[in-house]
Amino acid sequence: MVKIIYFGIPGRAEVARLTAAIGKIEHEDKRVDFEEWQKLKQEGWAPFGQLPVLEVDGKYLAQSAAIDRYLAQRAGLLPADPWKAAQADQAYFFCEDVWQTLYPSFKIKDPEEKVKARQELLAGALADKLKLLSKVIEGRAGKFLTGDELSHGDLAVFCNLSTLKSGWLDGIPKDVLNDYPVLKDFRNSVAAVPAVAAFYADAKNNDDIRTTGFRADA
Ligand SMILES: N[C@@H](CCC(=O)N[C@@H](CS)C(=O)NCC(=O)O)C(=O)O
Repeated sequence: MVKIIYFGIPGRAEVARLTAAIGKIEHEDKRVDFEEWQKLKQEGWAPFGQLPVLEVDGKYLAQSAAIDRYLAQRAGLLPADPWKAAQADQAYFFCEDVWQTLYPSFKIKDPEEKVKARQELLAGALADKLKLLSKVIEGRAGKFLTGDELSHGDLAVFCNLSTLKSGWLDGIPKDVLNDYPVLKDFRNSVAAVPAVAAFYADAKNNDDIRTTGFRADA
């Protein structure tokens, strides 16, 4: 039994939750609110004082990438071939680069300024990143990034694009992927994987962000 500890949003824990579900890894999806976290943080078990943390047999693992790769290996979603694993990783880590372009906008307090900043990103730095991601996905080895087998890289791209189009980020429209047909089709093909679709059909894995962003487009 492992425990995925994070806040009640998809954020940096969604790949882990999805991976555990797909791999039928017995787990607890422990969601804490920010106030509770302020107290838990003082207990000192989170290796770097942040979430997500994965608890495994009384030990604690931090860093979402480490958690996701560990669970992916247990779930059979980490390609055994080193080159394929590296290809999955390059897409996985590029998702972080995509978010890096957006993070400064989270700190903008004025709602109108925030929307304006994100619209500018959507026409500039974010667009550049999404175009690059499209190109890599267009050149993929098969149905998914490394061939016809699903990997942690596919799940990371899926989760990040789904969050982007969820309407959760003021200034980023729900139809954002219409300008990126390769990303839109790819996201839909991951959403249609039976185990992924089953995960989001389960009421306990649904909330506003997931309902509007993570399912296959109608
Ligand atoms: N590089 C880390 C970043 C972790 C991180 O930024 N966690 C944030 C939430 S996404 C957090 O715990 N914030 C609350 C805090 O720092 O106390 C990872 O990928 O896990």
